Amino acid sequence: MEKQPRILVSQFMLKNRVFEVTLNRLFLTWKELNARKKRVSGSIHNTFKVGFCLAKVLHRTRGVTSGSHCVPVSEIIAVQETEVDNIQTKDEGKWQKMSQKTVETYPYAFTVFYVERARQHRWRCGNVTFFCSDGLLRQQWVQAIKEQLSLQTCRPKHLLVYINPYGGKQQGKQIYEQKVVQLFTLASISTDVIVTERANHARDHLKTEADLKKYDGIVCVGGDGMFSEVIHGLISRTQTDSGVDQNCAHEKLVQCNLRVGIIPAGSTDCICYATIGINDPVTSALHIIVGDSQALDVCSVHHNDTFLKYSVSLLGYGFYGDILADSEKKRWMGPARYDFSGIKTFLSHHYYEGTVSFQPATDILGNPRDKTKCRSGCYVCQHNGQLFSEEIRDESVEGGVSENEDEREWKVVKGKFLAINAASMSCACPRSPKGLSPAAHLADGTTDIILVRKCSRLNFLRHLLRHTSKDDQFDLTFIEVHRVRKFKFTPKYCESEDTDVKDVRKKLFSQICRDHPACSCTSVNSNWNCDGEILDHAAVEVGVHCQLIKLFARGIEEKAGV
Ligand SMILES: Nc1ncnc2c1ncn2[C@@H]1O[C@H](COP(=O)(O)OP(=O)(O)OP(=O)(O)O)[C@@H](O)[C@H]1O
Ligand SMILES: CCCCCCCCCCCCC/C=C/[C@@H](O)[C@H](CO)NC(=O)CCCCC
Ligand SMILES: [Ca+2]
Repeated sequence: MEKQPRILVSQFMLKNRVFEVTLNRLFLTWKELNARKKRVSGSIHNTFKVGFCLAKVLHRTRGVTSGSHCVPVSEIIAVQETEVDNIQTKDEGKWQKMSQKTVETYPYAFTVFYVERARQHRWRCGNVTFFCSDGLLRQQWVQAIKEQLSLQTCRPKHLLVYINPYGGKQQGKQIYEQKVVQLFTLASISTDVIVTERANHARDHLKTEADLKKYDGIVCVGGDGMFSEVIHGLISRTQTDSGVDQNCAHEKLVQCNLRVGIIPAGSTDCICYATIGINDPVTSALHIIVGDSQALDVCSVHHNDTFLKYSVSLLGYGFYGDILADSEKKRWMGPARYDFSGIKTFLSHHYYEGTVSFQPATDILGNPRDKTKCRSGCYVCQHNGQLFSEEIRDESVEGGVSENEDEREWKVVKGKFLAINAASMSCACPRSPKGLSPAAHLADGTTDIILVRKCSRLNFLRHLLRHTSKDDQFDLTFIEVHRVRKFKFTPKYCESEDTDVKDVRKKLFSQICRDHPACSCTSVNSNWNCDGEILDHAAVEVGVHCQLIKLFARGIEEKAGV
């Protein structure tokens, strides 16, 4: 194959006007030429420097200026030769057929598909078709763009896809087939698709069966519960393959190499929302195609040195645990079950007694009350991630737990709580676009513990309502928030060995009625809501594993686009 020049500059017809089109290593740009210059010709420059400066100028103006467009090569999805006969082009919102004369004069065309930013962090697949009179010129351009795409080595070529047909509104299969398949095909991504047949099908398949060497990533079509299944399978598999015992709470876990993409089709879709900015299947598919990568913290949850679960979003005891326990019985209601159980749980106003112990993360950047938000390329995550990996290196030199970690002070908070929430990320979702902990970070190695002490219904409502407005939900006397790397919770009414929450319930029934005389209370302990799954134990020990997994995402982009 002939080697392509480092910069291509040619003139092409587009919407019956002449454009100068430039391709270099970083950008594809097209700019309308003055009416005076309307003569379509092809020219090849070898001066990379000139092209780079042009791209920089255009990039500053991002995307579109009047008659001028710029697309980063990293956001080109595909290029195809296009049949000119019968082609229609869109000009100022109207579809227009190419005139016979234009078709005869410019019979060669190619179409470039690229990422277009729409409102509220949505991405769409835009396209532009260039026409010319020279077949060789078209061939050269298509080849050059394909070559540039082949240099985008972070892009996945072969994916393993799991679809939960029963998540959210039970639309997983349709969403994948109608909105994602054609984009993957366009981007030449091949897939092996598994539609799950039971809960934990995807987890078990990943844990023991899947030939992971074949794939560049995993995609799950579903909600937070489905994502949780997939990462459980992937993390367990990685630890088993590396000889790491997940039951040991203090063991350092091995990072997972395969990235996971989420095509949202669930009820809350909080992980997708908090890592991309929107729960939109097309946007997620495009982030997968361009090969984005976003590291994510993972909490491990243990009970008496037995591994229970991993969590990446919310670990919630009390309010969110009770909502989940109630809503599981109403799965048939779809996403509305959370509203129903939410109101019911709010009205029941249960509090739970226990002790929370934690080591505040003091040596890191950021705190849960600051106004910085975790955004694409977050400096706090980079800095704290670096700090964390340096500490791990120190530990391995000394052989075991570092002195620093042992010396860190444990704080103990005892009391009656309406809710104990640990948010390892903001937990932003359509219900609360700023989330449970708006300043939490995706990959800083910490989780934010939010303690909601017993208070009046009215005060609790004030706290909840602030999740949906600009007001600070932590600025209330009964709320405490701490950024931590580890914490423990011990319920007042302790579970003994081999005793689960239901037995404790029975044993302490008389106590319950004394504590909550006005309600039909049935439980002295709550349940932990672990990313939408109920845990079997109330007493837990939690540790954050900094950047344990990676997603096909880039964090929320600063500007929402046009
Ligand atoms: N084929 C299946 N049949 C029944 N349950 C399944 C199947 N596949 C997966 N599941 C389970 O369905 C549960 C819910 O799935 P999912 O997370 O996709 O939807 P959701 O709960 O409605 O959304 P969210 O988690 O965002 O609130 C998961 O815990 C998963 O283990
Ligand atoms: C009176 C108005 C009050 C409005 C209050 C809004 C506060 C909403 C905060 C929402 C926080 C969601 C945290 C995410 C949890 C997910 O890991 C989990 C699995 O999908 N979802 C739920 O547990 C489902 C949790 C459902 C909560 C309603
Ligand atoms: Ca975090």
